[in-house]
Amino acid sequence: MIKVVLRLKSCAQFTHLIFKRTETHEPLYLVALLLGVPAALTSLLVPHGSSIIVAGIVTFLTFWGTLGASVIAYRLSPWHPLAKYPGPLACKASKLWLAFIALRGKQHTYYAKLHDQYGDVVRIGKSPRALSIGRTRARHRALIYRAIGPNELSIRDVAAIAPMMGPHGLPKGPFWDGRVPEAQTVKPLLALRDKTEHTRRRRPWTRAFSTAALKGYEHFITIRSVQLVEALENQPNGEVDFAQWLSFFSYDLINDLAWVTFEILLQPLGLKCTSCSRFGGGSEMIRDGDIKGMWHLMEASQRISTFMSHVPWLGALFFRFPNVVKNLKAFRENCQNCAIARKNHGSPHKDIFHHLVRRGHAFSSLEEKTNCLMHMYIVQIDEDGVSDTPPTMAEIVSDGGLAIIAGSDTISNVVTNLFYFLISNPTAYKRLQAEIDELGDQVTDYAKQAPLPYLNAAINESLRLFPPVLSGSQRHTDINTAIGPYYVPAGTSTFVPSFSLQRNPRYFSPLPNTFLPERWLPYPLQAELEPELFSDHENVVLNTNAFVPFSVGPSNCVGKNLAWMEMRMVVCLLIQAFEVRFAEGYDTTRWYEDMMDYFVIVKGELPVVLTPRKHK
Ligand code: HEM
Repeated sequence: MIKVVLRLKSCAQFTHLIFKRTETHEPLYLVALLLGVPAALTSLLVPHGSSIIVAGIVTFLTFWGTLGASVIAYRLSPWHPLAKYPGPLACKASKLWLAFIALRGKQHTYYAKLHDQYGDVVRIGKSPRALSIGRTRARHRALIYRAIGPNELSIRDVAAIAPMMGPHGLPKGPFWDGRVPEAQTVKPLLALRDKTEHTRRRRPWTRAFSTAALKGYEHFITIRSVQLVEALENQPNGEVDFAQWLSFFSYDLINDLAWVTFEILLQPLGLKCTSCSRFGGGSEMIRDGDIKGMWHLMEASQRISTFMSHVPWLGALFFRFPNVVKNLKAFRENCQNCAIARKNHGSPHKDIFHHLVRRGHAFSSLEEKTNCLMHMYIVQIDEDGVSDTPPTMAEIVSDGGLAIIAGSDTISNVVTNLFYFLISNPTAYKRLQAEIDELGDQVTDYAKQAPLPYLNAAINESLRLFPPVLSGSQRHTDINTAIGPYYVPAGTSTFVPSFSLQRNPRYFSPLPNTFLPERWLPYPLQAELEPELFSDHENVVLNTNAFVPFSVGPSNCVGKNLAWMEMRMVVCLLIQAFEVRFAEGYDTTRWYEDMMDYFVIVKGELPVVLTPRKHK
């Protein structure tokens, strides 16, 4: 009997070796290894007098128990490649731990606590490495995940930023595989792990945010910002959930910019339609509210996506159960419909879609030949050697969905956070108001807004304290490498936790956790405004290299300049139009408690009272 049990244990340990070598999460292999092997072994116990049921129970429990213990023992052992890096036992043992923390939306504060406890580098968990097995299968759905135990590091050190994300940095990590269904062969730009493919797909995005293209978007930004102010002026008692209205604003605007639909043909430029007040972007939340529940869908879809990002193998399973990912699927379907509508209707304006579908001159001639973007295919080699392949409809749809998430939620978060801080800091509020008031009638002039020092400082400070991507963007190395001063073995994923980094006193002092726009102003102006804090210039630290809300390098935020235009415009108009204060009885600590990190921020309510200003 003892011999049989020992044999069971050996088989379990051998199975661990197979997992360690291949770490497959293909359902078929999983069934074979986790169910097939112990089922076959059950027969060993039966001759020793056990009934088949008892033999089965004993075999399965012994097998799984030994396998689990063997896996965990290895991950906690000094032989693990990341053994020298500290971290909590739960994280070292399994990535599931972090996945559950992520589900609660508190990754950012959890990482901050870990860094305070363990230092700049923390081993936080296991991250499977996607290993494609042959091009054809890889293009469809066969990804096999392989991992060498818990192998993810959070690095809160400015020295890691350039080697990880700079021009010669690392490709994206497996975090992105979990967010996108395996079956979805065309991933959005943000989730592309192949650097060459990323460069190819990024090109039209760069065009979409060129200086000329941005000029063309100004008009939409102004219209939506004015519409927001007008809508807020009409709210009874001026009591509103500011967070919700700013979400409506950013969602309507990015829809306008992403795919300006047919209706806009009827609108004279710069004017809204007097009969239906439609601006034409396909979303009218400022006017109608979130009647289609799109904002809700977008936020709900992020929660499960974040969970799956940490455990991509579970994500692959979840996508087989439509109910689990129904919000995610519904949101993607909506984006798909918008993209198809935009393609069919066309647009007289150069919206983001226009730039995404345009690939040099080849595209227009192809468009004449065929109506099906899916089947267009032509390859040109550009001067930098990367083939410029016209996009398929699937790529456009995928990137269109990305534009909506990346371009709406981020903006509304920065601006809502900014107002939260301003209302909490009356001095900063007055300083900003005074600066904006000086613009007078020219408040909608982009050229006048751009150089305003206090406005830029206040937005920077909001971006510093709550970067919209709170926990950074994961990278991965398949070779042994050095990330700044840290040796990182092959098969490790890494990221810089922006929230903790940007609140680190080594990089931002004094008062790194306090909203202090003056830290961004030049000396001696900052000392004149806040002598107690900034007179001792020697002790003031502002390390702009540690300020990475838009990330850095070839995968950084391509929409950064657009974001700045939007944020400046809507802040200027709102500050000029209203006095804003918290609603009676609002508990300001709720703002922190309600804020969730689901890769993008999901925020709570911000109830405020808006009083129209008489003397603007
Ligand atoms: C304050 C506003 C914004 C912030 C803080 C922000 C931040 C970020 C961050 C951190 C990334 C990830 C970069 C990386 O993986 O290294 C990103 C990517 C991206 N963002 Fe933004 N973003 C903002 C607004 C926008 C807007 C308005 C758009 C317009 C559609 C946009 C489009 C994108 C796109 C397309 C990517 C993927 C870039 C790539 O993978 O090459 N973002 N953004």
